[in-house]
Amino acid sequence: MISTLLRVLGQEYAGPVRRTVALMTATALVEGLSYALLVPVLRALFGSTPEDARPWLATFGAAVAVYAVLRYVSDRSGFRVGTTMLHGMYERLGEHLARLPVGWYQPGRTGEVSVLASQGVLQAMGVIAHLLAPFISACVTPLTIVAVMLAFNWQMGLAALAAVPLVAAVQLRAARATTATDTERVERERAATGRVIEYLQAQPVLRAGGRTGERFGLLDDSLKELRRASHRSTISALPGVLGLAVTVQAVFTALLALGAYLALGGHAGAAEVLAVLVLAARCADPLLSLAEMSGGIRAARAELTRLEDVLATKPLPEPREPREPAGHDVVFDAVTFRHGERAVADGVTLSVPEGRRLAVVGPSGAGKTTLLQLLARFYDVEAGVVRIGGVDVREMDTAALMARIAIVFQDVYLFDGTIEENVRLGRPDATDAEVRAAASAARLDEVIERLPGGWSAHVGEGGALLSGGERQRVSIARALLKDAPIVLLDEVTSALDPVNEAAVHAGIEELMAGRTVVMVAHRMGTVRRADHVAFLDAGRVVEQGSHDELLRRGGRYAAYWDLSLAGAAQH
Ligand SMILES: Nc1ncnc2c1ncn2[C@@H]1O[C@H](COP(=O)(O)OP(=O)(O)OP(=O)(O)O)[C@@H](O)[C@H]1O
Repeated sequence: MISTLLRVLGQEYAGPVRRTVALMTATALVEGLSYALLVPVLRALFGSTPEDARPWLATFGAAVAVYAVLRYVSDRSGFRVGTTMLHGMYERLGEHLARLPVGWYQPGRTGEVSVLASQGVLQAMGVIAHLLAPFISACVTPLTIVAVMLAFNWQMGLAALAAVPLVAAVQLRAARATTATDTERVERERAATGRVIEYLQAQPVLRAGGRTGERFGLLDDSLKELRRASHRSTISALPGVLGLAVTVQAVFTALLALGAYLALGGHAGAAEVLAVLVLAARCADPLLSLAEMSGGIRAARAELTRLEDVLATKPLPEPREPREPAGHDVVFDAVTFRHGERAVADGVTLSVPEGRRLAVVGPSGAGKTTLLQLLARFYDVEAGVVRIGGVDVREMDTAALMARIAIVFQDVYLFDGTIEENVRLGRPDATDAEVRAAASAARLDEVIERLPGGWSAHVGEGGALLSGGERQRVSIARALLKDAPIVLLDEVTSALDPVNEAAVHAGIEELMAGRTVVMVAHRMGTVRRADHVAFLDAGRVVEQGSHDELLRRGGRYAAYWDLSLAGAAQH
């Protein structure tokens, strides 16, 4: 477990971890030895001269004091190393998540990653701070006591020593028996958490569709499954816990019987037997706590494996020697990309000269948004090349690529901050005047004037306090502020109210001016503003040309508009 932790986090933590383990082992040894001093204390107390116990009692007191100091130091060290490693893991995970391809963040990941990043990391990293010291103590203290027992009474010591492999075997068997049910319980926990997050996020949709009960049924089923899995996991752990308790008690009883036999036969003094039995009793507690601890360690190990899996997910490769594009024209050259088995881009070849606008049109699911995502390198193409200024986007430094592209998506995500902070995200070092100018060009100033608090108005989580059109305006202002030479637009499909529609159109017009634009267009009005149109179906470019040309041709593109205009007229 520790070696896995070090493998994940790096060897720079190996030194402090080794020192902590050594300190904890020394503490457990001193603990065992201080118990051992009970033997001469008891022997003296029950002997003919009880005052002989005084120096032993003083030594016992000193040993307990040393143990207390060591315990404090080793616990502190465990806590410190644990906290440092926890921070290290957060940093490592954070950095890695930031480097993973944007395409990795599919809807189901929200629940998975949020559980992993909160309770998963805490559980995996809590091992050093909370479980390591008791675990080492549970293993080392009884062994020290057994060694001491051997020194005082070899018969009883040997009997206790013989019990060590027996206790270890029972413990291992118990751990194996619960592994399967533990894994199932963790999986169910995960599924239930995912369902809870989905249920909360989907409240507006569910309420509008009157489907709250149905989805709650799914959540409820998932919670019931979790309850059943927890029950199974507890039941399967019971024989192990009971088995260990019975074994430990049986060993203790056997030692008691052996002690009585030795004392009655005159082979050992009563005080000696009593002292050895007190020591044996001291072994029982840590041994019994092993069962409980091993459950915690197994859970932590499972979380660590999951963390390792996420950390092993490869980020998109960065070029060793990044190239600078010469210009801002965009080319899709025989691009192929698949989601699973399905080809979403199938040999797409398109080009957009610098400063010109390409509109991608087509039925839902044709792969239009995917083209924008391939250009911004959310994913890497399977075959073919996407080029900007003659350079393959895979040969460009990711930060340099992102600096060249401004994106306005359909679903705008705003952070729970002020409007100003959200606009500034486009270019954090922009001056106030530049931020104001971008906002005004995106017609966001009208919105700000209306809001109580103006620029400092909070937008709520995900921008919930703004309307869809207002969120679009923030997103356009962000893109304008970024002032990137290439603009990717995914036009909103849902209708905006006329005021927002006009504002958004005006903002987009500003944004497109003089830039290379690739836009997914759903409205005829938008397509008319493009220089070139590509009609996409099932990942293939079926037709391309100017809007008027394609309409005159009377092919798929013309039929598509006929159908959508007829549909719109009916509404
Ligand atoms: N992360 C994903 N995993 C699996 N399949 C996906 C993923 N993202 C998109 N797809 C699938 O790829 C296909 C193309 O999706 P894309 O979003 O590019 O289509 P689109 O033409 O933009 O559609 P729309 O106009 O409805 O937004 C769709 O069938 C979609 O279901």
